[in-house]
Amino acid sequence: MAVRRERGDGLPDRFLHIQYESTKGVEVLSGFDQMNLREDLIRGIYAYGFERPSAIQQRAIKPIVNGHDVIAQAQSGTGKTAAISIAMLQSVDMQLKDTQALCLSPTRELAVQIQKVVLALGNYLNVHCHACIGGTNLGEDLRKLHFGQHIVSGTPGRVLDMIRRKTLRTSNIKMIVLDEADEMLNKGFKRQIYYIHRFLPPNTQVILISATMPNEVLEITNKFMTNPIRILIKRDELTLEGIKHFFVAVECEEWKFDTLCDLYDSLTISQAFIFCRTKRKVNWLSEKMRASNFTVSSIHGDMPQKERDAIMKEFHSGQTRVLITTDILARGIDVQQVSLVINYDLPNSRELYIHRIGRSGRFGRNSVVINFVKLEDITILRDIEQYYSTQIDEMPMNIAEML
Ligand SMILES: Nc1ncnc2c1ncn2[C@@H]1O[C@H](COP(=O)(O)OP(=O)(O)OP(=O)(O)O)[C@@H](O)[C@H]1O
Repeated sequence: MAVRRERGDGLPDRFLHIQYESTKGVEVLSGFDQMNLREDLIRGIYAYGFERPSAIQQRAIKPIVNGHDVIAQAQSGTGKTAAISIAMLQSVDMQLKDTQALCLSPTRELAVQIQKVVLALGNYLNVHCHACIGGTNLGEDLRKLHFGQHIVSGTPGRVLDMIRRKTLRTSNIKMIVLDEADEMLNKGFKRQIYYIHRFLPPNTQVILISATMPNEVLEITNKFMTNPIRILIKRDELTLEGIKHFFVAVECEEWKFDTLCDLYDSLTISQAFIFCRTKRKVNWLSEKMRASNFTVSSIHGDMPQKERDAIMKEFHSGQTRVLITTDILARGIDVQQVSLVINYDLPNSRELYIHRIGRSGRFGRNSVVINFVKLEDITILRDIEQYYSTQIDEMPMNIAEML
């Protein structure tokens, strides 16, 4: 199938202006029952509360199940994780107790979340799905993998380790999914991903998914994908209508804290993420908030995994309402009740802005994003606004009414 590829204005940096569009002929199936899925899988999907497939599910599940390489992009929180979970569950042979689908994610929290979705949707299929992530007991991985897991959801380092030890057998893997693919193919993970890919059988199907697919990533996909089907959206359609963006101008860094304290009364009515740029800042801010008698929790990558698990559990259950974090939680994490995101510091890329704000407004819910902007950062905000053709206004006085 041909991919329509419109070139931009022919400037020397023309690659930046390439507009990718979806592969022609991608079917749109408006019901799960039109997808030829296993009966017990459909049962699991309905039991989980899904009635109709979302736009990305309508388009992406079928080509994946049919064995195509697929690059799938859709707005944050519109059901990409669920789409790949359903496709993996449909594609594995439950009689064969060996790993057949491998899903890789950039963070441990995300890998665990995907495992949980797979197990929930596959509730009636007797599926074995293991989360193979760093920071956990090796013995547990060895035992679980030795027993046999149809699907493995993991982070690259631990997965590679398990493959090298031959504990994670790759001979029956037929599908590799890179969730948050643009991050996975970024500097930090790229080498590990290529290593893992080399251990997989030839012709292993490759699936890339993310809300953001920068052109640099699309350009390298031909190295390891065969005639991929592309389901892509234009960047001016990437921001969600239900999310309202605002900014608060602060003259200097010190003002941010007072602004946050002023906002805190409105914060407590919902669940919220507060994003800072560094782990140190997360520690500093949470200590300062606590010293001022505000209840907050915090998480970053230097904390022991057990503590990270406990904090996530509390946040998921609604026990804690405000979570201060680095970009470790910027991608993929799904907490439906989050209706507010505060960028205490602006993110350091346009892509991260989309992912951070997407922690709220899950599956069409309304939410608010507030950006704290120092005067020298205003151009960064304007750039984001322009790039995504969206509007970021100054925060109104009646913000509490919007939450
Ligand atoms: N068809 C559906 N019907 C109802 N709810 C759905 C459906 N598909 C997904 N959801 C719910 O919507 C929320 C977001 O889904 P999911 O996490 O799959 O989105 P995503 O696109 O992967 O998000 P992100 O871009 O943040 O990774 C989840 O709580 C999920 O259970």
